[in-house]
Amino acid sequence: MNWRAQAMSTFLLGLVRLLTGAQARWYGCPPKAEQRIYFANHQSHADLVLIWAALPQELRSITRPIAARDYWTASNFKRWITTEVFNAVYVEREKKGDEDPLQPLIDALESGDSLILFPEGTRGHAEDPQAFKSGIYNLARRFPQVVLVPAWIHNVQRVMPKGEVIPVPVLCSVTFGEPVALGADEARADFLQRARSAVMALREV
Ligand SMILES: CCCCCCCCCCCCCCCC(=O)OC[C@@H](O)COP(=O)(O)O
Repeated sequence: MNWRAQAMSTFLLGLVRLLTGAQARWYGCPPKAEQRIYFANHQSHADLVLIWAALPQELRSITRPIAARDYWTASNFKRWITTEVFNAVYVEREKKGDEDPLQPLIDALESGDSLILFPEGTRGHAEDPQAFKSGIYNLARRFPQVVLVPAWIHNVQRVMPKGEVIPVPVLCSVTFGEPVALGADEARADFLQRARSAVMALREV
């Protein structure tokens, strides 16, 4: 990381701690240096910063957020913050030609990185997350050794909801749950539903 990216990272971590308290609750598993996919509900850009803030520093550099290419490359600043500060992996939300949209995620997992994925694919406004897209199922099939950790992000939509640019202070937390494993012959729809329920169940703990 160059000094500008380092400064931005420190600034955002500080800002999110100040605005939200950034409480991390490792409820179903501890932070651990094993290959993981963290998946969570998504309502605000600050969601990612909250998860980022929860990770011990040594895990942060090998844990890469998945960012929508269309949105996060739309300006130089967005591109810079996602690549230089967060080391994000871009994903195409629209399938183009024959290319597998998951290929960049597969490459990252093959090189040993962990991922942070928002399986709804977009920020939501409702209390309940939207249906999960199938990427997480395809990755779970292909990488059975990677540990899938659900997380519930509490309250962050009130800090910086979609469409807002000025954050307001509200106490927020992120709760990490027990890992979810794909069943040997579990159907796609069943798994996606179960993964979504695992995220929502953490709202109550
Ligand atoms: C209070 C702190 C404010 C922090 C702001 C800077 C945060 C930079 C975070 C980089 C986040 C990269 C991961 C985002 C995952 C993602 O790409 O989700 C899609 C949405 O994004 C945009 O799509 P949409 O919700 O459909 O507009």
